[in-house]
Amino acid sequence: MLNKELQHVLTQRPLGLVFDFDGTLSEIAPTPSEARLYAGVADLLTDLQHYAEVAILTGRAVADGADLINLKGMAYIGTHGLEWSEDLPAGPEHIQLIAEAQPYIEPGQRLLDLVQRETQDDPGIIVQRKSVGGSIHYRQSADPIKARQLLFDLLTEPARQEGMLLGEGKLVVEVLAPLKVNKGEALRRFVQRKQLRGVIFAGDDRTDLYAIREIPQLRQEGIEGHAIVVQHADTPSELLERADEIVLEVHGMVERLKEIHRYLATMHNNA
Ligand SMILES: O=P(O)(O)OC[C@H]1O[C@H](O[C@H]2O[C@H](CO)[C@@H](O)[C@H](O)[C@H]2O)[C@H](O)[C@@H](O)[C@@H]1O
Repeated sequence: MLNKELQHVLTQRPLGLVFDFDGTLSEIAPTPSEARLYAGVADLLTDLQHYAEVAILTGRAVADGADLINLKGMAYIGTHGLEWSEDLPAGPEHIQLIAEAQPYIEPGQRLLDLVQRETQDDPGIIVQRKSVGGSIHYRQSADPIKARQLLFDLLTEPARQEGMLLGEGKLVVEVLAPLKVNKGEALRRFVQRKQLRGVIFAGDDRTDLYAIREIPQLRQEGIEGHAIVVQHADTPSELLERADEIVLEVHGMVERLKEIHRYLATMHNNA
């Protein structure tokens, strides 16, 4: 059953539905390339586009996320808000990197080159390159605590010299551009671009906190918003504290998505 607040947001037009991918619409997988949309989600996302502007807002590169999701019509916002596409899967020429990010392409590459060189004998470390920076995964490492420390020891000083930032997600170290653009700013830009009157965001990881924090700010500006947090065993407590609603694991999110879809379809049929 959808609560009254969520129902109210769903009556706004234009309405935006914005979803994180890993851990929200896809179970966390052993390696990034093994992640898949949860069963039934592709059909739901396709049909939800009849009622709302639908976007994926992910830490992955757009091309990577769009390849895994493979649905047309939606917006894909990748690399934590630095890359945009509203015409995928149609080819990489449709992916736009925001202008502020351009100067950080090469510094990011140099840092990932360094990691690749220094960890080439460790099959437990996966380097995932993005248009700017990238992710270094240590989920497959025999000793994840040691691997994390090794990565920070290796990268902290070079990142400082390159003027780049280090961040963290689930068993991953992120090499990031030092920009104000994050998932919160990206959510705001999506709302503005589509002139939304209501927006729902769902996410599960610490980078999603930026978007979750943006919801009350948008509300103050007259845009109705609702933040759904997908709770896993490792969900940071700050996300849970700031959620308008908590769902359990990806299957809980998918059940909520089905209810949202039913509600919007019924409203549409009764209009
Ligand atoms: O914002 P997101 O879409 O949640 O992206 C955050 C990172 O997600 C991916 O890594 C995570 O999911 C992998 C697959 O389930 C998992 O193997 C890994 O341990 C997780 O950290 C993605 O690969 C990264 O690029 C994203 O930054």
